[in-house]
Amino acid sequence: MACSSQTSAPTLRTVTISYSELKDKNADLSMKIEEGFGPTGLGILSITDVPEFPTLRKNLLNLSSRLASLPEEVKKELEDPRSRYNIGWSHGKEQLESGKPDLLKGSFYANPLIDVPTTDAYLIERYPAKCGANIWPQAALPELEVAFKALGKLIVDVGMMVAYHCDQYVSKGVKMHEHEGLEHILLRSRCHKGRLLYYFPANQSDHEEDGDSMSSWCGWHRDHGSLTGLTCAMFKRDGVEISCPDSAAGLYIRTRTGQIVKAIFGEDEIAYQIGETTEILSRGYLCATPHCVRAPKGKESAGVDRSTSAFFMNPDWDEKLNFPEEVHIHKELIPSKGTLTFGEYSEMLYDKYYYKKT
Ligand SMILES: O=C(O)CCC(=O)C(=O)O
Ligand SMILES: [Fe+2]
Repeated sequence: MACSSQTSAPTLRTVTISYSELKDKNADLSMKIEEGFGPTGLGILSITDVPEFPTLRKNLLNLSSRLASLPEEVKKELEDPRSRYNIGWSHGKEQLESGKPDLLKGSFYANPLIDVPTTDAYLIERYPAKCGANIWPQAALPELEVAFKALGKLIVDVGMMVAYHCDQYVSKGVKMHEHEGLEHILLRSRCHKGRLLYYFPANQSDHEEDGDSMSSWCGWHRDHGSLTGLTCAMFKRDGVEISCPDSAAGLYIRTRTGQIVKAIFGEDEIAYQIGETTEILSRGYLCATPHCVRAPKGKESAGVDRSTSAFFMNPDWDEKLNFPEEVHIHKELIPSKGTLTFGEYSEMLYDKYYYKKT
């Protein structure tokens, strides 16, 4: 079946920018930035022709199933409850929209640039997810650290270039000090976070239970940081890469006007998505959109797994966020006068939307 009849959502290609255009600081990319990230955009755009990216992507995504199939006691050693499982291995610790534990995917989180962001015990206690040290499977899967850091560094470096052009676009409408721009905020941050995702092969009974849900693999959410670098997912059956048997499966996005679309981008492209913090700080010039992942359905899809990775670029925990007078999201958390650090702000968000500290 070519185009799916199971969903009425249209499929849209992301806006693309080539790496050579992106590298050029004199290029005026505001039209494309606006088309992708502006108020009527999908909150996502993708960068083509990034040297080395296709190999580094494959190197990392190929390790996700190997990590997920390590013995339980080995994975347990990679867990970090103190960070609410935001460092190391996480499986069944987050909740699905139904309130049930999310057993559909396993995630591995690490800071791709800094293994030990700080040794200050007070800070680690205060912001465990941001300040805690990385945990690598050094004995069980030593390749993971190498592949994760190599891809993460590239995605963050290219993300800085995207951020530069975002600032050029926003500065046309809003007066902002240079040091308050997205690029500078990200350059001085010590808390970027990568996530390698492995979606376990769904079996037939899961499909039936999921019914027609669009968010059957990953629930609706907006990324809360600044800018997320996302790889195109890789599908496998019995360890062999295949193209996804269900064209309705994949990443869905809800636009500002409430339209739901399936977003696609090429496997050799790095996609970037705007997070909520950027939406707030840019006064809405750059927009974060809710997104979710739909699992493949049907007989053909039994035994098919999905691997991907997301690199969340965030402000530093110490970054004082200069919120505008008028904000339309998370109003109740943001003081009308004065500032919050990103660390304080995100702990409040975790408490509100995710799981309470125990
Ligand atoms: O699996 C995906 O393609 C998206 C994952 C995602 O949106 C996230 O981790 O924030
Ligand atoms: Fe996301």
